[in-house]
This record gives sequence, structure tokens and C-alpha cells, in this order.
Amino acid sequence: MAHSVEKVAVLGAGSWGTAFAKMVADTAKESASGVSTVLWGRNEQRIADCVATGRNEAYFPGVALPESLKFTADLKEALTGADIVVLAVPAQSLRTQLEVAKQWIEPHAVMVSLAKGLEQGSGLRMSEVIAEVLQDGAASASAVEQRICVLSGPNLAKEIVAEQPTASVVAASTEEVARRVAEICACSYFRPYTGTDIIGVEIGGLVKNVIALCVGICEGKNYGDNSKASVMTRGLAETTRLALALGAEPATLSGLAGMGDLIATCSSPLSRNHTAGRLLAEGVQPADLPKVMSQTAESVKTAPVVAELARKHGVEMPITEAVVAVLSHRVKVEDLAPKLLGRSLKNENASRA
Ligand SMILES: NC(=O)C1=CN([C@@H]2O[C@H](COP(=O)(O)OP(=O)(O)OC[C@H]3O[C@@H](n4cnc5c(N)ncnc54)[C@H](O)[C@@H]3O)[C@@H](O)[C@H]2O)C=CC1
Ligand SMILES: O=C(CO)COP(=O)(O)O
Repeated sequence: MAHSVEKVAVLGAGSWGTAFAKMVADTAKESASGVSTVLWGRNEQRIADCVATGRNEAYFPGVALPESLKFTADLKEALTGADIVVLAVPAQSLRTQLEVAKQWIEPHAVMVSLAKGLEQGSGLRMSEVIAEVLQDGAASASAVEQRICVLSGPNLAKEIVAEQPTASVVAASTEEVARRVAEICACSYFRPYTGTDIIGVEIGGLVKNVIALCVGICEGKNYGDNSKASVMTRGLAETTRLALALGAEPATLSGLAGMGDLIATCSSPLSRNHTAGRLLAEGVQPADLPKVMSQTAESVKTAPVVAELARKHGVEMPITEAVVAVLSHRVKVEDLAPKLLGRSLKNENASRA
């Protein structure tokens, strides 16, 4: 099965797609592997600007991208011959984008999801959406599933573009596939660990966005570190409960894709989810968030889907429920803390998993 990797296509020229493509091109240069990297974006003018300047000014002003990195707005050109396809579009756009792309995806190509969200309507994780779209009469379900991979961890794109040292996790159904993907991005400033717990890696990444929004609300309300640490710790407890109910391994949630990403996202002003929470606390209406912020804050759309999934599996997620209540105007930001603190008393460990 193992095709050697000669070409990597990254779909989505936003913040993470651009940073990831840079990393793959840097890895190819450092290892002299000869892997070529192409970044595809839908906005023709922006891609033309990238070609002309060697930079993606809309996301990383002034940052020179590797000379070997190619840019295109032509999906067929990006996907033809690509052995690895990296999906860096937001969660709610993935299915539509993949439906268009799939005609040009090579049958052996490994698909890597970078998005941290659940699909509205279906409640599916991104790896499940990819499997659903790529399965057709020609390919058995398990053959498609073996080609699906997810990458998640404490990976704020702006820090990665600045080449600050970072680790992450690549999970696939086999170590072999995870390792092939890890090899294309393991460079001097990025260390991907491998694993096979796709569910744990995805749930860790997508629920921490919801918890980060809650921490952002604490920040906007000028609550201090005790409040934020309490939300983060209990947030990890409810993330773990959901992940385990879905079949994840407990260790994943205390690793990079769980605790690691939670710490980074909840602590950093660079996080869009954290920023969204702060803006809500400052009086911005949930419906106005996309207008006020020019980038994706996945938790706004994913939080209600997480809550629904948790209810379906009989998992208690009070912080997520409180965030959903704020986003749907059922609870005011000032009433968030009383709502969380006023719940019935519990044993800490008994209610952790
Ligand atoms: N930015 C970051 O630091 C990180 C982001 N992520 C995840 O990566 C995913 C993408 O996020 P970002 O790159 O940050 O978002 P972004 O908002 O910076 O960029 C998203 C890009 O996707 C494009 N896009 C949207 N819908 C599309 C469609 N239907 N077809 C083609 N392109 C489309 C947009 O034009 C934009 O260029 C999210 O799920 C996010 O949670 C994960 C780790 C780090
Ligand atoms: O996932 C991220 C860091 O790992 C990025 O978080 P935001 O989407 O909140 O910016």
C-alpha cells in the first residue's frame, strides 16, 4: 500500500493551512526529501498575490513563505498526483469542499484533517465526514478509513509561522499511515507524535475550543487565574467524559491533543475561540461575532453540536451547556458563573470520567 510521498496538497489558504504548508515545505527542504508542496485557496486574487509576493499578507503580513511552496487556485492542479491531501478548511465547509474535490483526489492519497469541529446537522467528526464523502461503490469502507488521518495539538498558527518549537499528534487507524504523515511535517520547529486514537485526538481538539470560549468570557469579565484554571480543569474532565463515551483512550486526553491544546488555547490571546468569549463578555452579540472577527472561531457553531452529542450519549457537560446557553441568549454572560457554581455538590474524581 505504501506509496512514497512526492507531492503534498494543502487545501485552504487561511491561517492554519498557510502555516501547515510552510511547515511541509520547510520539512522537505531540511530533509532534502524532494517532496513538493502546493497550497490551494479558493480566492483567485489572494492566490495571485501569494504567487506575486511569496507571502500570504491577509493572514501573515510580512512573513516570507518558502520559495519551494507553490500556490494555486486550481483544485485539479493541486490534487493531481498528490499523495497526501491536507484539509485546512473550517469544519462546516469541509463536506462541500470535499464533494467538489473528490473527483481529482488520487485513490491512494492519504487525507489529513486539520479542522477542529463537529459538523452541524450530522454531528459527525471530520474523519467521519471524510469517510462518508470518499466512500463510493469503488472503495470499501475500511480501505477509505485506512487513508484518513487527523492532526491536532497546541498549534497556534501564528507561533508556528514564527518557527517557535511546537509538538502535536497525528492519529490514523494504523501507526504506519500516521508515521507517513508525521514525516512530512517533522522539522526543526515541529515535532509530531503518532498514534491510533483518532476519536480522542479529534474530541480533545474540538471541545477545547468550547472551553476556551468560556475562559475568554472569564477574561472579558476580569475574573482571575483561579476562575480560568477551574474552567480549564473541569473542562478537561467533561472533554474526557465525552471522549471515553465515544471510545477514546484516556491517555490521549492528558496528552498534547487534550490537555496540551487546552492550555495553549485557553491561555493565549492569539486564540480566536478565546477571543470570541472575551468579545461576548464585552457585549458583542453572538450573531455579530463573524463580522467582528475576520477568522474562524469553530466553537460558536460546534458547541451546540457537542452538547447534542453528549446528551445522546448520556454524558454531562455543564460548561459546554452553559456556553450553548450564552450563545443562544438563554443565559447572560454575567449569569454564567452562578449557573456553573450553583450546581449540586459532587465528588471531584467520581465525576471526572
Ligand atoms: N489557526 C490556527 O491556529 C489553527 C486552526 N485550526 C483549525 O483549522 C481549521 C481552519 O482554521 P483557520 O485556518 O484558522 O481558519 P481561517 O479562518 O484562518 O481560514 C479558513 C480558510 O478557509 C477558507 N474557506 C472557508 N470555506 C471554504 C470553502 N468552502 N472552500 C474553500 N475554502 C474555504 C477561507 O476562505 C479561509 O481562507 C479550523 O477548524 C481551526 O479550528 C487548528 C489548529 C490551529
Ligand atoms: O486550535 C488552535 C490551537 O491549537 C487554534 O485555536 P483558535 O482556533 O481558537 O485560534
